Amino acid sequence: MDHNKLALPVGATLDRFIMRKQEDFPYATGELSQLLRDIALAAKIVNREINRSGLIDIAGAYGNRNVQGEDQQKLDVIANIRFIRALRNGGEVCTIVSEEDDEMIQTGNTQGKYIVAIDPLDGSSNIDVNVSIGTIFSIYRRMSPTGTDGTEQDCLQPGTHQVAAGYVIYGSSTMLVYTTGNGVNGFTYEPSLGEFFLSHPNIVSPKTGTIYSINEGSSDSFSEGVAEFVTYCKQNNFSARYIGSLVADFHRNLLKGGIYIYPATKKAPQGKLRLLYECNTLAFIVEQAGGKASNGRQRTMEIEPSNLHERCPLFIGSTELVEMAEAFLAKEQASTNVVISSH
Ligand SMILES: O=P(O)(O)OC[C@H]1O[C@](O)(COP(=O)(O)O)[C@@H](O)[C@@H]1O
Ligand SMILES: [Mg+2]
Ligand SMILES: [Mg+2]
Repeated sequence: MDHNKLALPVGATLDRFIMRKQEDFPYATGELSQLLRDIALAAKIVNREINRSGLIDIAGAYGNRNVQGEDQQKLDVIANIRFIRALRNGGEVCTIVSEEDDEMIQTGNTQGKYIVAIDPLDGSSNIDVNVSIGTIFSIYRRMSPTGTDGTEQDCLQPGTHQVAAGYVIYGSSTMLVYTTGNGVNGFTYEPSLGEFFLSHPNIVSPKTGTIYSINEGSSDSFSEGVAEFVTYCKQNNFSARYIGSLVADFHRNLLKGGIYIYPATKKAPQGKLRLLYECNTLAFIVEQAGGKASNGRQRTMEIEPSNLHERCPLFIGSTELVEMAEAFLAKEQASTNVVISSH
């Protein structure tokens, strides 16, 4: 192994990093590298829109509801258009699944080998109040032959089939964090140079932590196990941190240690977050950083998707905390089984 080729210094550009990583795969053809560049380009454009969103009339609702029944914000639509255009023009992607579109989007690139599942703008409720928001994306290799449009089966692959996953966080600084199954790296955007620079090489998430992130506004409808875990956190002086943008809550906990939970609630029996372009994506990243992700019982990435916009509960973050939360849920399940069997 040529050790000089190993680690790139902090400050290396994203482009050089992608090229360097591609050399690790002798049979790599450069298409995935190009796709990552296409996503980075769209992120730069969306970042510009977000940074000046208070100045120009892109605040507020767009006037449509998406397939989730949510009021689309103008920036949801703008980000969706920008990413779809970059993926279509890049030529590597045959089919896109987007939070903002009911159906699969066929790009017309029938020779494209990749499928992208994307949440173009995450944290929509925080758009107009200058709080960190993000973009979340997963990349899969198609299973169907090239020369045709991608199929629903191509889009409904389990998270374990991801070839890459990442997010952009538009916060006090803009960062791109991603994995191709070889560790997790973070890049910070330098707007005056228009470049992403390696700032967080080989992110490793602490095995435990004292931060818990859950919307306690829904605590009345938490299950017994979730409620007991939250009580445990409070009794052990954990800090409650909830921004309301999944990407931002996840990113903080990834770096500092902690757990983010969006459980099943009476209002959202399957939770709120989407398996294909929120849960699976962050699950791949957290596992590559040494953390864990489940729906409280099953490893998120092993869940077989059955529809494009399916939701699932999410317990994600430091391994010891996720396992502790799972233990509380298992205890709840056991006591439920006792009650059932005694009747
Ligand atoms: O307001 P709630 O119910 O706590 O939900 C907040 C969660 O919903 C989301 O906004 C859902 O994502 P979108 O904004 O992409 O629809 C997450 O970012 C966030 O963690
Ligand atoms: Mg989202
Ligand atoms: Mg969204």
